[in-house]
Amino acid sequence: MTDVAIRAERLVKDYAGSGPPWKRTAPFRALQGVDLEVRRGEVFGFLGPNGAGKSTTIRILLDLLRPTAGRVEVLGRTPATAGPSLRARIGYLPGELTMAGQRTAGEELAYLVSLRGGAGRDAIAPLAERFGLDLDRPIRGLSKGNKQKIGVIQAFVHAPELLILDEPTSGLDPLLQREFLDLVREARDRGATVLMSSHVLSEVEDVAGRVAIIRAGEIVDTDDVGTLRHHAGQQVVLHFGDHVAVEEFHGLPGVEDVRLDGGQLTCLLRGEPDALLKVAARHHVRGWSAQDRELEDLFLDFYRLPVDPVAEREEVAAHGR
Ligand SMILES: Nc1ncnc2c1ncn2[C@@H]1O[C@H](COP(=O)(O)OP(=O)(O)OP(=O)(O)O)[C@@H](O)[C@H]1O
Repeated sequence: MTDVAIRAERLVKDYAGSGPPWKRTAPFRALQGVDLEVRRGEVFGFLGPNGAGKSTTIRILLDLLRPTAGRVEVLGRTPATAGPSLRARIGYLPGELTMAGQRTAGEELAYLVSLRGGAGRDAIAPLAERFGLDLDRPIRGLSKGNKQKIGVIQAFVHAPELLILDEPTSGLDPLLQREFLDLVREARDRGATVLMSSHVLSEVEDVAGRVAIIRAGEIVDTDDVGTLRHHAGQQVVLHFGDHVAVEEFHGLPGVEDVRLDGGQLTCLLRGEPDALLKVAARHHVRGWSAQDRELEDLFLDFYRLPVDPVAEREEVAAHGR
């Protein structure tokens, strides 16, 4: 058995334009060669801003969409040919749930479980209890959060080998988010693999071992959370009692984003402070502080690089891809 649960290689997905001729959307390349490798037994965070391509990638993994180019392997099988036997080993929570409104929550869960041959039927009630979901209520009147509980329960109920969860915490209040993360940890502890997408790092930070960051259809970074934290660096502030020129601090190794305001210098430090401190020590240093940056700040660095989706759409249209 291979130790890789999910492997995607050079995935490309083009969406054709849609709609009537007078308001037809242009063709669009949503994935531009995505590589992803999720190891068996790990919790893997799939992070990116809205529209980055997370759902498109996930839907390809489940063969709900076919890629324009590239290869996918899930639990050692090719989703496009493996059929229901592969689906039965996966718990999938879609980003957008569609459920029949006339059923009760309990009937819907029983129905979803029956589609997979009934595995996990007995776990419905305890999970509903844990998430405070009333199984007798019709879906029609349920809030977004209650519908999301149904989605979470149906994904976990049959204790699958692999969980693929698209924005799982959306709509859940903080208490239920915590309950959900406990469920993820329990799945990991019994050896399951979890891929979960989010646009907020803090949602996956505590459970994920590794994360991949996708932006505009490209993976821009894959790393373990500990390394990411290290890369996040420190925000350094130095107060000088004499005149300093900002240029003295430009180009120092590991020092970025240098700003001088009066006698106060701020910068981002990644790595050793040696070079920075040696330049600072030529002056009268009245005070200093160095604060670890939040991982969220690093994450935002990746987001900040401007992307113009309209220009990209036009380019795809122009090249007829
Ligand atoms: N059927 C479609 N036709 C055309 N474009 C699409 C289609 N589905 C998605 N897109 C576009 O592809 C890009 C990627 O969408 P996708 O839903 O995969 O992103 P995402 O990262 O999951 O974002 P979100 O968090 O908003 O769901 C977006 O720009 C989206 O508008």
